[in-house]
Amino acid sequence: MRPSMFRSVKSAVARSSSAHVARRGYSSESVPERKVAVLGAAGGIGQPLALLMKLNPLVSRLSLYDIAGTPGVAADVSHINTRSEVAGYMGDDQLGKALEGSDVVIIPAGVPRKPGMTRDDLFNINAGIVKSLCAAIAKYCPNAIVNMISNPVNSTVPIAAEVFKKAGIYDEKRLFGVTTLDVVRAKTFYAGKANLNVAEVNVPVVGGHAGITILPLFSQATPKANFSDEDIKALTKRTQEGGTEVVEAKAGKGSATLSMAYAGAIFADACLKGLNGVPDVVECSYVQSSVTDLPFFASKVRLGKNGVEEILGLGPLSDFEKESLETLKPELLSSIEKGIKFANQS
Ligand SMILES: NC(=O)C1=CN([C@@H]2O[C@H](COP(=O)(O)OP(=O)(O)OC[C@H]3O[C@@H](n4cnc5c(N)ncnc54)[C@H](O)[C@@H]3O)[C@@H](O)[C@H]2O)C=CC1
Ligand SMILES: O=C([O-])CC(=O)C(=O)O
Repeated sequence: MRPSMFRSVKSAVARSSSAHVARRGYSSESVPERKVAVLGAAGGIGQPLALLMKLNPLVSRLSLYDIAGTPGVAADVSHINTRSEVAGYMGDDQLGKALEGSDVVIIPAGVPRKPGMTRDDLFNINAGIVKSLCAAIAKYCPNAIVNMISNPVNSTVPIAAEVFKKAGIYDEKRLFGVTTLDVVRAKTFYAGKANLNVAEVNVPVVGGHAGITILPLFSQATPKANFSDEDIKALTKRTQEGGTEVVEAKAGKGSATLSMAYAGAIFADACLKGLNGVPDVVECSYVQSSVTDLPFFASKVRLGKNGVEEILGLGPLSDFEKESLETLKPELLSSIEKGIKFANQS
């Protein structure tokens, strides 16, 4: 667990009955009330993510929604002696209640890959799920910050944007594709290869969230390591194929769930900190962007009280990264266009 997150968790447990939490970035005044909803909360990602959000002292209400299985998950998680009150909601007619008043909505609803599939192969099922969940968000919590986990993220984020536009509530500052797992992997693989303390490692990852659209910027990684071009290429490929590595290891039982829950919890925590006015909260995320000529692109984003406060530029790229950026653009654009088309035709 990231050290600062671990401190948060320990402090939540220690002060379980109190909403007064003294943490870095806050004085000892009370932490604001924040409702977080998880849609798909009974799934492989949803359950550990519900656990991690229950451990987060910034959450006062945790709303767990799924089409099945949420009463059990909610009852289980609700016994943990931390700040938030937990409620479980199941089925379409409880979706409104699950969403009402949410500050952050995290969406890991949808089917995962099996070996041999690409993330785009999930489009046919997940696009419809995301579309209907986003229509409900527009209706019941139009001001919420949305963290999209459901794949293919390269398309589901543009779908969400179109649904929100149609409903007249689109605010590009509040819609995020969660690409934190790519950063988590890039840090782990880089630190492992360079024999560095992983807690001190930072690696920005830009582009999108599928195969070659995932572009880790190892030339900007800190601390610096002395890698050959071949090493960098191998690290890049491993990061791009990290999801497939897990899908193959799980051999038909789904894709990354535990590492994704960890990554999702880090990103949601960053959104909550931003909402609460903590300064200098920066994470990579896939957002509406003008950093390149593509309408959506992942890069470093500064989070604030309204969601995106600033989208940071790419910084200096190596020749390999420049080339990889040009190579990924057509695939990413086509996934974006596929999402936009789907949202507008059905
Ligand atoms: N952004 C990222 O980095 C990652 C994304 N993913 C994606 O996350 C998604 C979920 O993965 P898992 O949790 O492993 O799948 P899972 O199948 O274990 O869980 C999905 C859950 O969504 C629920 N669900 C289905 N339709 C729903 C609806 N209309 N409303 C609410 N809930 C609904 C299911 O009942 C199930 O509990 C997949 O699309 C997967 O590809 C997975 C790993 C990383
Ligand atoms: O690979 C998958 O299908 C799930 C995913 O997005 C990841 O693990 O990065």
